[in-house]
Amino acid sequence: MDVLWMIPLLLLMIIPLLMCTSSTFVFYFKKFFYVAWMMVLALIGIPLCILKSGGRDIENMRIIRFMVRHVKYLLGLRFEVSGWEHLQTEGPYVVISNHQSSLDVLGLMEILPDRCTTIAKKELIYAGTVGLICWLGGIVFINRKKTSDAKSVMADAAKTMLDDQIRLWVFPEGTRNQNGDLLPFKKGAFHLAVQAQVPIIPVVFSSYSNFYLRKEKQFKSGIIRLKILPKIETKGMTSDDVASLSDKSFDLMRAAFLDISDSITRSNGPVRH
Ligand SMILES: CCCCCC/C=C\CCCCCCCCCC(=O)SCCNC(=O)CCNC(=O)[C@H](O)C(C)(C)COP(=O)(O)OP(=O)(O)OC[C@H]1O[C@@H](n2cnc3c(N)ncnc32)[C@H](O)[C@@H]1OP(=O)(O)O
Ligand SMILES: CCCCCCCC/C=C\CCCCCCCC(=O)OC[C@@H](O)COP(=O)(O)O
Repeated sequence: MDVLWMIPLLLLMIIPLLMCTSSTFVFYFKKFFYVAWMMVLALIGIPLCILKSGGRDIENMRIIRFMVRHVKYLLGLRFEVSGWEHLQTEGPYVVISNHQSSLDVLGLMEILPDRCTTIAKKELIYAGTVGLICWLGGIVFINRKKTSDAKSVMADAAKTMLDDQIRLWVFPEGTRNQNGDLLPFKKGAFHLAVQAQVPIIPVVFSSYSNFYLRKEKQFKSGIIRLKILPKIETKGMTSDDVASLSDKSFDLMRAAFLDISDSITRSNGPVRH
């Protein structure tokens, strides 16, 4: 029994030591901590959501947003947000953003408007407590392997957006990407906005490469710039306009991504807390 009590004590001594001496250990520790902490937060959040709304309800996103907001501090991350005024748009709209890592959830929660939920791959629903709380938060799950299924879910979502006055956040790259640039956009988000005749609000996350390097196994402290761009109207557009709408959004977001990421890499100096 006495020996068992020594284990947490030993860990308490060894972990800080390793944190100071090995950046690879910091990388794995922060990643593990992030997933484990989100699972714990979701476990606490699930009964709160059920008590508040009785089940799946977009209003649960308020609880989730509130509960996730402090996680950035635990990972040594800070957000610099610009363009808040562009989110002050009445009624439903589609938010589109680039997607680098599951850490994007932190930025999403930093600026998530009221009555806004996201589109996610259906596999996420199996992620234990996180999957369940995503379902409770009204997240729309799509099967990326079956285009026809994904399209019909998105078409239903366009109708629900208008009926229930909700906003949807879509990652138009369709997958995580950290190649230092944006992947070509898939068309779903733009069909959604055109079908619902609602504006698109592009949001750009700066590159994570100044603090998070998967190959080099580095996860340092850092600043993430979040730039909210002016809305793009879709009133009067038809499916014929989807390709040009997508191209226009891509060009605007790519320019913003290179701009805010470059300025981080250039300044690359001390991290402000
Ligand atoms: C309390 C604490 C708790 C803590 C834990 C909880 C924390 C947080 C909870 C909340 C946060 C969750 C955040 C989750 C993030 C998850 C992010 C993701 O999962 S990203 C991956 C999934 N998302 C996407 O894939 C969206 C983008 N993809 C698309 O839009 C795609 O277009 C598609 C999936 C709809 C279809 O893709 P694909 O099969 O590859 O086909 P395409 O090439 O894109 O299109 C083929 C043709 O079809 C046309 N098209 C597409 N969509 C439509 C449509 N809706 N209607 C009509 N036509 C459509 C398209 O134009 C193509 O035709 P073409 O002629 O070539 O133009
Ligand atoms: C018991 C099951 C254990 C599962 C553990 C995984 C749980 C994840 C837990 C915590 C992280 C919290 C944030 C969750 C949301 C992140 C979603 C995400 O980023 O999904 C990836 C998806 O966009 C693109 O996927 P691909 O890169 O195409 O693939």
